[in-house]
Parts: sequence; structure tokens; C-alpha cells
Amino acid sequence: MTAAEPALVVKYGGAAMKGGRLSAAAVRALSVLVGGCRRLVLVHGGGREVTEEAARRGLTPRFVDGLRVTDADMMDVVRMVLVDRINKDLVGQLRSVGIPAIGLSGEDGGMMTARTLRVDGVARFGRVGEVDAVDTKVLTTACEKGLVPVVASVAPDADGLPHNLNADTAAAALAAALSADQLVYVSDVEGLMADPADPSSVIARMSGDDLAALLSARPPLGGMLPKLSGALTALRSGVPVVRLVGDQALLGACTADTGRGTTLHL
Ligand SMILES: Nc1ncnc2c1ncn2[C@@H]1O[C@H](COP(=O)(O)OP(=O)(O)O)[C@@H](O)[C@H]1O
Ligand SMILES: CC(=O)N[C@@H](CCC(=O)OP(=O)(O)O)C(=O)O
Repeated sequence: MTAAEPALVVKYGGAAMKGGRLSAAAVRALSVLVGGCRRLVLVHGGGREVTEEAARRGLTPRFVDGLRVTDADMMDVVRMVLVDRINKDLVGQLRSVGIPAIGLSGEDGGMMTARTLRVDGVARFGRVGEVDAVDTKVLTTACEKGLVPVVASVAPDADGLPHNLNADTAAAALAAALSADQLVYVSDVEGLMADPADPSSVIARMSGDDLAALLSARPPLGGMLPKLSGALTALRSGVPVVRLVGDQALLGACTADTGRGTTLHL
């Protein structure tokens, strides 16, 4: 396998996890995908588990524009839950069915560096980062050795201070850096809905231009916002297709255009 092999980045959101685990359908899909000759990278979320752990410690989660305001205490929780708990649990779950997973975060092998996210020069989210740089070497090397990198969205800044990255944003940055042929977001909804209260209103296809227009209108999008922003970043970086699907549609989304979920394209 070489860096020229097609790359697939799958981001599995905390919303679709049950007890910090991937669904059976998602594990089956990944088993099939890893058998194909491609660089497969799994990025995971876990926002809901972070919120639960924070509450157990008496910390009150606060979100602005879908991003968790992250002080030093919250950063400890984020890192513990995403890197030490969920990442290891997912690696264990995948290895137990024979998928050769290896757990990583941006802190490993210099894979991702972050800079503090600032709005008008102000770090209003605390220790939340935006991706500064991606070094794909560790991912590509792992894939060449037949391993499946499982990535937690924590990355150090230039001084080595860990930052909290939104997992959708991290997945988009990795897909762009790997020149992935596809980025797939798996969540607890079947795709982008025209009416979030109506599951039958999933939008089947949208172009990057229409997506940009939608985002500039700033509608309330909740957890969809970082996915759509990430999708636009990925499309503009040359990733030709981004799909938003539920866990049951993961395999189909990666192997063909099944018509399920939302397909975002150039
Ligand atoms: N227009 C929309 N279409 C689909 N989902 C939406 C929309 N607006 C808001 N959402 C919300 O986005 C959520 C998914 O985002 P999030 O909870 O962050 O999931 P994940 O953990 O997978 O990143 C859905 O559960 C849904 O409630
Ligand atoms: C900055 C920021 O908001 N980071 C996220 C990281 C986890 C994440 O993105 O998890 P999901 O994909 O399950 O939402 C958080 O702290 O919740």
C-alpha cells in the first residue's frame, strides 16, 4: 500500500455511539472496508461522554457556536475521555473482531498541531484549537503496515499545550491532508435535513457552492455546523465527495452512491 492508494476518512460521532462503542453495523462496515486495498482512517468524537464526565466532576459544560468552551480543568476531562478512554475502548472493540486498529491522537508522532482558536483576536473558547498543520507520515506509515489509525481529536499547540479540536474539523483536516477520495461523517441522523424535526426531509445531494451559500445564511444547525464547515473545507481542498450518513448506511456510503444520506460534492 502506498500514499497514492485511495484514502477514506470516516468520522464516527459520539452521538452514534452507545456506551462509548461503535454500533455493530459500523463494525461490520469497517471490517469490509479494511479488507479493500485503501488507506482507512477512523476519527472519533465523544462530545456527549465528555459532557457526562464533566457533570460528574461538577463542571458545567458551555458551548458557543457548537464548540465546547474549554478551560484547563475541562481540557483534562476532554483528554481523559477522548484519548484515554474512548480511543482505547474503540481500538479494543475493533481489534476484538480482527481489525488491526492503532490508537492515536494529534499528540502522537506530530500528526496534528493546533493553534488557539481566536475570534477577532480573542481566545473566547479557551483551549479550543483549530488545525494548524497535519503531518500525514504517521498515518501513512501505519496504513502501509496494514494498521487502521483510530484518531482522537486532541492536538498540541507549538508549545506542546494540548488543545481540544472539534472532531468533525479534525476529520476534515486529515481528509484534506491525505488527499482522501472520500470523507464520511457518521452521526445519529441519516443526513442533513431540510427540517431537523422531520427525518424524511434528508437532502440527498448538495454542491459545494450551495453548501457555501447555506453556511453564509447562518441558519441554526447545531451539531451539523462543524460537519458542514468541515465538508466545505474538505471539498475546497480537493476531497471530491463528503457524505453524511447514519451508522446503518456507512458501508453503502463508502462503496457506492446508494442514495442514502446526504452527498456533498464539488
Ligand atoms: N438540519 C439538520 N439536519 C440534521 N441534523 C441536525 C440539523 N440541525 C441540527 N441537527 C442536529 O445535529 C445532531 C448531530 O450532531 P452532533 O450531536 O454533534 O453529532 P456527532 O456526535 O455525530 O458529531 C443531530 O442529532 C441533530 O439533532
Ligand atoms: C471543540 C469541541 O467542541 N470539541 C469537541 C470534541 C469531541 C467531539 O467533537 O465529539 P462529537 O463528534 O461527538 O461531537 C467536544 O469537546 O465535545
